[in-house]
Amino acid sequence: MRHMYLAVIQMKTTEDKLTNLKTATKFINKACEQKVDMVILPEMFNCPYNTSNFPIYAELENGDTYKYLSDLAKKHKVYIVGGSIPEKDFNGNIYNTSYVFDRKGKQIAKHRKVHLFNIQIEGGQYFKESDTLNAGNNVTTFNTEFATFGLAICYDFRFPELSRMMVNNGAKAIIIPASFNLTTGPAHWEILFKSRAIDNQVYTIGCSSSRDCSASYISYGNSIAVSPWGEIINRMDEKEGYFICKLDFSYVDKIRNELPLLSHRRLDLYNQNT
Ligand SMILES: NC(=O)CC(=O)C(=O)O
Repeated sequence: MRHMYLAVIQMKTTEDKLTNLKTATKFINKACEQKVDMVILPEMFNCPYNTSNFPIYAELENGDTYKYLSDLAKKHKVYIVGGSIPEKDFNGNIYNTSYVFDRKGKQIAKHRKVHLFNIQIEGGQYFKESDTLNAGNNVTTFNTEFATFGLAICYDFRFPELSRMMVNNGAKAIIIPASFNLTTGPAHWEILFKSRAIDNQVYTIGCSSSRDCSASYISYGNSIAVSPWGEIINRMDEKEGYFICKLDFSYVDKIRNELPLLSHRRLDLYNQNT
């Protein structure tokens, strides 16, 4: 099997949804000129990351942003992991939702952020997603011709149980559309991507929005890809742009064979305490 190429797009999000869709399109078109297999967008890429915006920007499934991404996937014959957007259901509940489209533009996965980001750090970041969002309830994986992928959103990645469940379901790479901030980013971002990669012997890929110091929530940026051995294979700074990373799934198999962590687990012990 040949290697897989992923474009990770670290774009700026503005208050104008159409501008955001145009920015995403510009980067997707550019990345697809380089023959990538998959394109990944950041968390809340069509709406500034702010709880009061979520109800205003929310769309039903099959809404404008959904159709836009599906059409782009079909046009370029590429997988698109559509970062996330505020999604509303028919009962008026709002979710932080990521849709995945295949090369024909068909939806093959949907993840609603499971862990809502409610934090209050003294002298640092405050955020309360539960003011306007509801939590999802599913562990999300999807298949491609290359491998099975796990998908979760930002704060979800702090919960190792969720990544482990994806790996138990076959994931060899985990994709995280995200938007860490200037308090938690420098402290935890890189180490989380390395830890989850090493613990699970998977590729971990974090796609952040770029940093906008005039926004109410300032994103850390630093989109990243880490190998199943814990090596950083790509990393950005805070500015807008993208990188293309190469995934070799035989490397995941090699590492899992040589250091068979997953089969050395003592599930008989752990289950007694969880
Ligand atoms: N924005 C998030 O969901 C999470 C985050 O910024 C963090 O965990 O830190």
